[in-house]
Amino acid sequence: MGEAIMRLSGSEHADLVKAAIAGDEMVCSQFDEITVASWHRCYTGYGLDPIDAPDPVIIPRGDLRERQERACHLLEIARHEMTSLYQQLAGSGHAIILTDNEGVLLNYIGDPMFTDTAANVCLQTGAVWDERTQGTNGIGTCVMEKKALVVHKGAHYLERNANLTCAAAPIFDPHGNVLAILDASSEAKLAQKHTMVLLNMSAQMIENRVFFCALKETYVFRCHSRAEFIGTLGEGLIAFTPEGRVLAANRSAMFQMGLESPQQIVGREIQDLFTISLPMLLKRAHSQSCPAFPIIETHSERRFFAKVQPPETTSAPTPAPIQRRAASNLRTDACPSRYDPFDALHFGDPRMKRNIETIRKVLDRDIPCMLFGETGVGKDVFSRAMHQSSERRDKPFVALNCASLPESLIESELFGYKAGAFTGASRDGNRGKILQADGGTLFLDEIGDMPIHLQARLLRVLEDRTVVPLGGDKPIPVSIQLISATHRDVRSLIAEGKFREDLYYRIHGISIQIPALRDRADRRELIRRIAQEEAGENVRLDWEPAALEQMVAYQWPGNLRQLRNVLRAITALCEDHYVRMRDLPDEIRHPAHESAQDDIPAPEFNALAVAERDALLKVLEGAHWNVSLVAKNLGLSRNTLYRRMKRYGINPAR
Ligand SMILES: Nc1ncnc2c1ncn2[C@@H]1O[C@H](COP(=O)(O)OP(=O)(O)OP(=O)(O)O)[C@@H](O)[C@H]1O
Repeated sequence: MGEAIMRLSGSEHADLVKAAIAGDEMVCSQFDEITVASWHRCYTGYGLDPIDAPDPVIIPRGDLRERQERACHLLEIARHEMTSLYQQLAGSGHAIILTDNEGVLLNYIGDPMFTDTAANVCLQTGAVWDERTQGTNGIGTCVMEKKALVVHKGAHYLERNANLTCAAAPIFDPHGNVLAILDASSEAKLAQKHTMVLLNMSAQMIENRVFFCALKETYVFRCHSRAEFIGTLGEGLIAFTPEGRVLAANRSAMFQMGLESPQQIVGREIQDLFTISLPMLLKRAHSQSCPAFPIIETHSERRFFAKVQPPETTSAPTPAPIQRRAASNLRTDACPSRYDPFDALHFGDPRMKRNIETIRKVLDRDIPCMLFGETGVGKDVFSRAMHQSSERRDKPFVALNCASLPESLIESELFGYKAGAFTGASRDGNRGKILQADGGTLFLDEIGDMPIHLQARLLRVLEDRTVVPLGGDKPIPVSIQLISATHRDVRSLIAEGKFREDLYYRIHGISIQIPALRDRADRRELIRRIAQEEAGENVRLDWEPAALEQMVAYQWPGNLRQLRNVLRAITALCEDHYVRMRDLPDEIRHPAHESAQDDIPAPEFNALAVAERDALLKVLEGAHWNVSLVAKNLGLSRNTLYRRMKRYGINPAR
């Protein structure tokens, strides 16, 4: 909005405003249309005087508390984003503000540098910053315009606000209504160009999280024209019922589909919007690995990639595994009959096979399970397969990633809270993940990141089989199958005093080490199967042998997650459904290899090295990873064997 305008004296400012309102072209050309339109509203609509305006308004405490309680979920979600935005702008004299849709400040995180100015202009929780009270300003004008904007310096209608710069972005609810405004304000002289970009991203992040929270009991169709953008900020989200009726859509979905409002598709059948049947969508939603699949939007005939997320806590209809099928015999039927959820997890790798045999023996015996493995090996996918194979399959599977939530939120998310337990708590309270999982499975991912003071509470829940929500006094009985996962070395965390030893023993009744992809004997088959899945059901994908070998020999530091992403790109790029060497990304065609002999096999030895590595893995497997025994059988010293294992990137099993 209006370029840096000199700070004017009170009467000069008033003259400028009045001239713009009178239609003075010279003056109007200094400001954009939004500013001039807002000035008109302030002058003629609200009868505000730019100089002699009424005092700022602060609502009574009780009223503020009520508004905060009404917006408690939003405040919880936004707190994390506001803090991280504040950190990104740290030291730049900004305040990050969240208001409701009437411009009332609900939360404020301010740089101490800005405190005096903020106090002078009454930027504080409970203050009303709508246009009627404060004239043209970031928050109030954003409420009116429903779009992101900056009100800088003299573009403020009231002279008392003309030393501020305010960037504001609306946060929409899933039905397209303005729910809140996120604002970053500072003294005008400290304005920064990139504030708006960061602010917009944070607003969208909050909006998407609000969407998922509000619609977690429905199916969510996630789409983007580029597969790798699914799961990012720009993904389109469309919520629909099990019958296929569209309930809501986010801003990106509307943008990508060229819609003005979600109402244009609400109530319609999702299968009318895209070329896919409802049974196929539901099947995709419950498929174990849920890769993005290509799909055409009916109206524009544009191609998108999509994933479907099933309801979070309701029990799922029988999901479909990765189809075990010959590529030449592709099935397109929608509802497979009975299946084994573990089937999709391996294609003959002995460690995975043994893992699954072990798990089958302990399923439904109330034994907590701990999954270890590098990032992306499929711990989450494994835990879901465990749930689907257990007697608890018709009850909820509830996951919580302890690393993705700020410490302050983990407690209320996990243990829940009673109504009014703390300022900002919802009126209805929150059951918390443990109680949501009652009768089913609770998956605690990245448990190594759980704050130590909460570890004691979790231990008590596991020992007593009851939960006491925050602010509650009565223990509530609960029955959960606990699965925890981490890629961290919990023993080191214990040694550093970051993880309780007693909890560790309590949660790892049985431990499963999911092998890294580079250690798996079935990676050739995995590559083929996942590639076929990514290519779609109606094509037959083939490989140039050298290209497949190169993929097999690669070290895959990001494991199955990386493999799937790479295959998604390759299958989209290759011609005639034939993957050639030239289609592989550079890092796979020319993997960086260090010179030391202890490093991974050099590419020129790939085939041989891979064969030797596989043979070594097989022997180690056969000896249940007893390194001394294997060394003896091979006539090697233990040290030589360890060196060779290191050279081939084989980690000793736990
Ligand atoms: N058995 C499998 N078959 C096909 N793809 C799989 C399989 N297991 C995992 N994947 C793919 O790898 C991705 C990562 O899996 P998952 O989230 O389960 O890994 P993780 O070990 O839990 O990762 P992190 O430690 O980072 O949370 C999945 O989204 C899926 O695309």
